[in-house]
Amino acid sequence: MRRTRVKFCGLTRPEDVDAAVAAGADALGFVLWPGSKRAVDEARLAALAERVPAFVTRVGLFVDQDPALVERCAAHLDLLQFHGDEAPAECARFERAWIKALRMRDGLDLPAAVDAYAGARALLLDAYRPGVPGGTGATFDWSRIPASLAKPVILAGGLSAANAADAIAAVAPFALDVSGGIEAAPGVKDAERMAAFMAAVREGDARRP
Ligand SMILES: O=C(O)c1ccccc1N[C@@H]1O[C@H](COP(=O)(O)O)[C@@H](O)[C@H]1O
Repeated sequence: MRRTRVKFCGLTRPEDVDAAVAAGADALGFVLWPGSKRAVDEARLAALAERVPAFVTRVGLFVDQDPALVERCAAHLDLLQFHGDEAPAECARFERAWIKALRMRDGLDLPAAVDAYAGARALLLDAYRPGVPGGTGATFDWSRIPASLAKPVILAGGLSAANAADAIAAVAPFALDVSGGIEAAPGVKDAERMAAFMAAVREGDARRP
């Protein structure tokens, strides 16, 4: 059986990091963009990242930010997630693996984006809402994702325990990325919702042919 990887994003509290690890998340995301309700500063990032055990990936999320900040944060991270309009060269300038988030606005040419972001370890596909870089809680039309793309796909946008299995059936992504769907309030994760999300992913995986 193929196992869909899971990233829980927007962690701000030590107890949520511990609960996410206990739930079985493969990756934990920390939002360094100050415009987010889930933003953490460098000191909090360092404290949270220190709690993460080996074999769980620490991901830093940035939105068109100062390279000097990214560089400093990278010391606490395994993977960089660029969620703004960063050009490929801007993503690749750090000595860290990186992924690029693409918001599924009308007319987005995914195969062309795969070529443009050739150095990315995966592409994260999220809903498009004008003026909001991400974390909207909105889904998008999953049928817009081609059946085969020359990059691993991380599906994001409005996921929760209620639709995770359907998302796996529809897209067969490499991974799912969820933030709002596992929260009790913005930036406050909920252990039961995290566990329910993981159970839904396992159910989706079990249903796969
Ligand atoms: O979470 C945020 O506040 C955020 C801010 C700016 C860019 C991205 C952000 N989060 C990412 O958005 C997607 C979808 O989130 P949701 O599940 O719909 O709430 C996810 O990749 C988050 O990592």
